[in-house]
Amino acid sequence: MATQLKNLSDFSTATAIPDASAFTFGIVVAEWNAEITNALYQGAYNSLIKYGAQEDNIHSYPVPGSFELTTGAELLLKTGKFDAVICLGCVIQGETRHFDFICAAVADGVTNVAIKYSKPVIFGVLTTDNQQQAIDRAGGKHGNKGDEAAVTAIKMAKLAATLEQ
Ligand SMILES: Nc1c(NC[C@H](O)[C@H](O)[C@H](O)CO)[nH]c(=O)[nH]c1=O
Ligand SMILES: CC(=O)[C@@H](O)COP(=O)(O)O
Repeated sequence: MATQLKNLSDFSTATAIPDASAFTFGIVVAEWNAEITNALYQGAYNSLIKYGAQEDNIHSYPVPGSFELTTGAELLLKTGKFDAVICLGCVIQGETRHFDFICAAVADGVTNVAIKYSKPVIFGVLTTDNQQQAIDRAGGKHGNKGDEAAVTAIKMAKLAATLEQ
């Protein structure tokens, strides 16, 4: 379903959202397009708190760009201190094919880190044609992808904890 057909912040039809109080979250935030990624971060942080996460269990780290999100996730999970890592970024198409390489590298990279550590790494990265599409998905008319990333992190952390028992 395309984002334009759903709201990224509407969980009314989704499965129940578990209590997040027992989990520790890392959030890695790309500094490129900071006005967008800061909005994504705010959405993610507020959603984690809304669903029970403790402030002291949310740890956030900036990285220069979305390409560095993979390394950020690796460095966090290597510590063994996190139940899930949320990666937030915004990649906007420019004049060249650089967009394609970054998007593919980050998607593949965070997937591989999640598998390596058997821990949820959430792809909270906007990959848009233009600035307006990003604004619409960072607290605009289509909701906030940070909200979606946070709820996904909670659900996956719960799943991992349940299966590890
Ligand atoms: N153009 C965008 C970038 N580019 C920077 C890369 O992510 C990376 O930091 C650089 O290539 C050095 O390794 N990053 C974004 O997050 N968004 C963009 O639109
Ligand atoms: C995604 C990018 O790296 C891109 O915004 C950079 O712009 P350009 O492709 O015009 O160099």
